[in-house]
Amino acid sequence: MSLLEVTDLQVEYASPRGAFKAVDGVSFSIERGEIFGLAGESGCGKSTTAFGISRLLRPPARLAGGRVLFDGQELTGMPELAFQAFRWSRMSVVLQSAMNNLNPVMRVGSQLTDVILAHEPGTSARDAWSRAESLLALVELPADRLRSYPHELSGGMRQRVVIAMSLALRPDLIIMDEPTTALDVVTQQGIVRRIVELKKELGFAVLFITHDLPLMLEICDRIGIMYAGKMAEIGRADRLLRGARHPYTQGLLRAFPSLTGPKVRIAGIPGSPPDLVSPPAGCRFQPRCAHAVAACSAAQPAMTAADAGGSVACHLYETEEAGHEPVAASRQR
Ligand SMILES: Nc1ncnc2c1ncn2[C@@H]1O[C@H](COP(=O)(O)OP(=O)(O)OP(=O)(O)O)[C@@H](O)[C@H]1O
Repeated sequence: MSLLEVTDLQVEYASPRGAFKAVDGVSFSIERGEIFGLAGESGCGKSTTAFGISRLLRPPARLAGGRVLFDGQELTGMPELAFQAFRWSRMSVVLQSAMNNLNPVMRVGSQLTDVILAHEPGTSARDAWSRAESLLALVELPADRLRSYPHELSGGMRQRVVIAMSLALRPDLIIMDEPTTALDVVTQQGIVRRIVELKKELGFAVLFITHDLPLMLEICDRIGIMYAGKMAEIGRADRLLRGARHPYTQGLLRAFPSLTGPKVRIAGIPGSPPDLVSPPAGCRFQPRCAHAVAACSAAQPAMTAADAGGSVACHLYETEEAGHEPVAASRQR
């Protein structure tokens, strides 16, 4: 059994032009100790997926369907009180803006001990404080920072505090949505390196969302590529690098420069994502796809299993047997 199983997740936003599904039938799973990345252009539904899983959706968003199983337990229908106990202890969330959401008038130590005492009321204040010290050590901050107020810390330090907080109750899964985007590149690298080390030491799994595809390819075990509210492809990071299947994934990968490979002109993906209020018929990527065939505008492609444990939603592969050379990839060479 996977740690997290998301099946046919659907999230709808109400808008003046009519309701639209920002997440439309997304399915994937995350194994214990795995880093699973969600990638795709801005607005494709990555954050909405994360919010749907962690029940952080607020109007005008609403969960319109699907199931989220965590360690076999259904999360979508879990009563709010039970879910509150569950959040932090089994699954925690680190958002891009989280470092700005620390309480400005409370010392860092009190905020960390609050999380521990709220979920483990039997813990003594002294024990909670010493656990808070260990948590700061985990994110490589000195213990005396527990006495600091958030404004006395740099952005990178505040984000480390938030990560320490997310680890406080040793969850099995941490959802990280752009956890380092607001920070400079060097600070980002330090924090990401520490997240990966901690994952190895403590064994938690991560749902990792970032626009930084090269970083994602480096640290994630598997990656799900989303397009216009749907999952286009899921594959092992190394497999995607060697030969992504979906024409959209191929385009996304071509949009990033390689530090080590030969100098090539960066190619974008022509066109722009569809209006989700009235998406195109068939495959949502079809109007931008150089490989589109008649079937692509007739019906939405289903997610089908491919080799190396991956899966792809593309008509070009429906007649292929798993293990065959990717059609679209071979055509473009
Ligand atoms: N509060 C909201 N009200 C209405 N529409 C929203 C709201 N939040 C997000 N959306 C829409 O939902 C879709 C998915 O947005 P979401 O933020 O999940 O995408 P994303 O892939 O995380 O984007 P980014 O990478 O820019 O964070 C987009 O079309 C966005 O405009």
